[in-house]
Amino acid sequence: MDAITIGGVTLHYEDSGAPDAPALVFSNSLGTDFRVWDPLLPHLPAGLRRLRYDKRGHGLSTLPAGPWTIADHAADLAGLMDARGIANAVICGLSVGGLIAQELAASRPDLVRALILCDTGAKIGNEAMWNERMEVIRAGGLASILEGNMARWFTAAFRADHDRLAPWSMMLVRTPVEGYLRTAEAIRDADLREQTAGLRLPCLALGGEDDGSTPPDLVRALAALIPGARFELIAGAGHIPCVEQPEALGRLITGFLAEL
Ligand SMILES: O=C(O)CC1=CCC(=O)O1
Repeated sequence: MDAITIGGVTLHYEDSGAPDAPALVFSNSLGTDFRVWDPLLPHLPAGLRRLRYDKRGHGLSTLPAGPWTIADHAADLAGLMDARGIANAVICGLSVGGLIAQELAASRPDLVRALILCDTGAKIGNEAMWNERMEVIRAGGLASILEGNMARWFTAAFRADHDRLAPWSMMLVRTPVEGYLRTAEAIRDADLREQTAGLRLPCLALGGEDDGSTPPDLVRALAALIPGARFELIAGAGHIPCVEQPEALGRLITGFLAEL
């Protein structure tokens, strides 16, 4: 179990594979920690260096004082990559992890060779929706959004299997409430559309066909901002295809990496 403190934030991470191998860096979604990528790992090509981490306020990372911005989250990732000696990497970002990846590509282009933007947008949701969700959580904790969130994260078929769903439900409700809320505020206040339209790098944008959080059209619109970006729809997945369709996601990532 590894951790590093950068700018007062202690980040829990896992860095595996040969130090000189091409690096794939993962940034995960709101209310999840880096175990969300576990089901995907067996479906990735061999010979990669893989960096996963728990963003601030999530998993085993610490909770610095708020407020936070997406730029703060991206600076955490930049600091972690610098400390691990990783540059020119492919960044795979899921949902808010996709916002962090876009921000990192704009602020530290030396760190980012290509982007895989999974179930995300250049702007996610709107002010009223995030304020309402935060009010509900302040009143009732994360358990109060559990059912609605699971319905956006996973298809009905996946949710019907209690034992398959349970670990991901537990991951959400055990997220530190303030870590969730401060990251939700950062998402609410982020509009990366203009900045992302200036990116010039290879990009694969992926959307789950039943994603209730960042629907396929939002991901298509994101792909349209970046010249040459390709959009692919993942069948039988909601917001978290790395859990629900890891094999299909792994195939798409493997194909994209082979083209670079
Ligand atoms: O919580 C959700 O609905 C999904 C989500 C939005 C941003 C993120 O990272 O996850």
